[in-house]
This record gives sequence, structure tokens and C-alpha cells, in this order.
Amino acid sequence: MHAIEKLLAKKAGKATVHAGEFINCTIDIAGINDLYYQTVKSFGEMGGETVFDNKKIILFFDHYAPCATEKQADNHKKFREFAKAQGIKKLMDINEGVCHQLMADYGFSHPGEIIVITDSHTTTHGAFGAFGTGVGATDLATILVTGKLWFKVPEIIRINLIGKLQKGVYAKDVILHIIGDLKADYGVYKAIEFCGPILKDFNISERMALCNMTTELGAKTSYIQPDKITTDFLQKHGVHNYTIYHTDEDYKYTADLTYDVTNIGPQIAAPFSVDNVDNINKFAGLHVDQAYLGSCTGGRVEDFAIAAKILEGKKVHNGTRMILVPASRSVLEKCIEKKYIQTLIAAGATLATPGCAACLGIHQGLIAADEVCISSTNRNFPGRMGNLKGRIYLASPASVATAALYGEITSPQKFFERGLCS
Ligand SMILES: CC(C)[C@H](C(=O)O)[C@@H](O)C(=O)O
Ligand code: SF4
Repeated sequence: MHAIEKLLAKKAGKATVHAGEFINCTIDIAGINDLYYQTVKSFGEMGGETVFDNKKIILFFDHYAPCATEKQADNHKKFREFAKAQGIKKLMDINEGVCHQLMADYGFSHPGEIIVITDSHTTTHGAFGAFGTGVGATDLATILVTGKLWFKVPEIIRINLIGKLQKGVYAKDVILHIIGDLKADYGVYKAIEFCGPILKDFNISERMALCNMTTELGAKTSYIQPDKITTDFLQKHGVHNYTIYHTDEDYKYTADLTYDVTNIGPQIAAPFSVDNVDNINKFAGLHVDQAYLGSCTGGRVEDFAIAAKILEGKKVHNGTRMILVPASRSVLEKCIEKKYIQTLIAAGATLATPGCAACLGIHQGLIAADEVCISSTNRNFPGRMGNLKGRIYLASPASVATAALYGEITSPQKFFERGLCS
């Protein structure tokens, strides 16, 4: 069995499970985003009165924080009333940030647990050795009533990362390259495990970026075998009580792929799909109207550190806007402490409040028709960040910051050639 199967078997109260089998599992964390008040309505329609365990439920105000419309404000108000009525203490209000970053910041993502949130990027939590998956309102309401949810045990694909990363190339470039190679429907309802020597060079932030974007391969969940990087992170967050499962030596993967990252340069996913990927140099010189640094994919402290290093003492190009959206309050606090925010504001960037913001085109930085936005987020569909004719180029935070500096898409490796960035 695979570690994921051992995890699912335990949660289903079974000795073994196998790919394709339908099982019913107990859920360790159920998260509801502010866009999903329907979950509460469905809970009522199912005859739900008291939630299964109010300590295992988290409400996240992240897709519009703070509210941009009266309807959004009304939604948040109803969520707060529901939390009060049910004694749900974990209500992440408008001052907190994006659900997946908060799960990391608060040490809520644990190896060996099942995390279900009403958000497709819940695959992010495979970075901690959890089984994380996104569901809709009805499935989440089922959990509120029963504390359980059905799953079909997924087939598992292993992606082995070998070689040596070039300077100026990050996890985001690696996952964009893989998505461009495998295409957006490759991993539908499958689990995608990352392994290989490169992982020891990827901190939790980069592992989260890898796992987060398996959603754009259609994956049901993702997985990275917990190691010292994982356990050190958990220890730092006061987390000591969890179960790490291990995959049997003779486990047979549905597919066992290897990528040598040595020859992967900075990547771009060009409009209008995430698997429309090519080396950044193919787009060099394209004017960018907006450079966006944020989201659960690329809005962490490490991402702002890179951007600050590239823009320190310099100015965002005239004719280009740079928008900063820290993924959470804790990220913002750390970036202020380290003066990354001050450096970037001095360069001419605009600071928005922690949350999803313009990542999905709700507020805080939408783009107009025919505008070009280079973004550290994870989707570039028509209308994703504003006007249907807006064009989004997905890239690493380093590429976003470099484009902000030059006003056009430019490889961040130019800095490393001159040794400016370590
Ligand atoms: C709003 C939410 C349902 C959606 C998702 O599930 O991915 C959003 O987070 C996104 O990134 O498009
Ligand atoms: S930051 Fe973007 S991708 Fe992440 S949960 Fe929010 S809208 Fe979805």
C-alpha cells in the first residue's frame, strides 16, 4: 500500500484499501470559505442542527476580505452568526488571509490527516503529508452533519525530481513545466506524489507551491513524504502529535515519472490556459501593465524576499503597476519585520490586504481589456483577474518582480548572471 492508502484505510476503519474502491472516512478538518455560504444552507436542508464537532471546523473569510459589496458583507455576517450559534471558534475573519496559508501558519495541516475545504487548491496540504482535497457545498455540508465523507481511493502517480536547479529557477517554474508537459487533464481524480533529491532544496513554501498547482493537473490530492523539513516546520509551529505513513517498497504506481530540472529555465504559462507553458524567453519584451505578487501559490514570505531583493533601491517601471497581496496576516507581519514591504512600496508597489484579492478577479487589482498581467498566482483563464480580454501570464515571484522592474517580461536569470542575487 501507498502512504495515502494507509491514511485513508485508517480513516475508513479498514485494514486495507485499493485504488478505485469507495470508502467513507472520518474527516480531521473541514474548512468553509466565505464564497460558500451555500454549505450552511445545505446543512439546514439536510436537517443538520448541531455540527459534528465544532473544534474541527474552520471558517475562512478570504475570497473577499474585506468585503467589497453589501452582499459580501451580508454573507460574512451570516457566517459569523452561524459560527456563534454552533460554537465554532476557528473563524478566520477579514484580517487573517487565504485559507491554505492560514492552515500552514497556524500549524493546522498535519501528516496523516484528512483536510477537506471548499476550495480546489486544498491539494496544497499534501506538502505536509496530509490528504487534502477540495469539495463543494453539499459534500462539506455532509461532513458538518456526519463528520464523514465518501472518497474513491485515487490511483497514484509519482513524479521524481532530479538534477540541479539553475539559479533564478524555483518550484513554480518546475510545476509550470510539468503542467505544460502533462497537460491540464492528466491527473484527473488521481493523487500526485513528488519525490526525489530536489525536494531537499525545497522549503515548505516551495513544496506548497508544487502541491497547490497539482489542482491545475486535475489532481484529487497531492503528497510529499514528510521528512525533516516537514517535522522541523511542524515543531516550530508547536505540532508534535501526528502520524507519518510510509509507502511499501513494492507499491506499484499508476505512473512513475522522472523530471530532470537541470535544463528547466524560468517558465511562463501564457493565456488562456495553465498548460500553455513555455520558457520565459519566448515572451521576452512583452510589455506588462501589471505585476501581481500574491495568492496561496506565490504570496509567501520567501516570495516577497525575492521580489524585495530584485527591486531594492530601484523603481517599478513607469507604465507598470505592481500589486502586493501577502497570503496572510502572519506573512504580512514577517514581511514588514524584514522590511520587504517597505522596500517594495518605496519602489512604487501597491499593498493590498492579505487574502485572495484579484487572484480570482474579485477585488484589489483587476485588469482591463487587453491589459497584460504577469502573476504569481495559479490560473490564467479568460476573465480570471478582471476583464475577459485581460491576458494573464503565470510565472514565479522572481519573474513577476523582474517584469515589474523592466516593465516587460524578462528572465530573472539576468540578476544571477551578474551575481546580484545569491
Ligand atoms: C472560490 C473557490 C471555489 C475557487 C477554487 O475552489 O479554486 C477559488 O479559490 C479559485 O482559486 O478559483
Ligand atoms: S488565493 Fe487564489 S487560488 Fe488561492 S484560494 Fe484564493 S482564489 Fe483560490
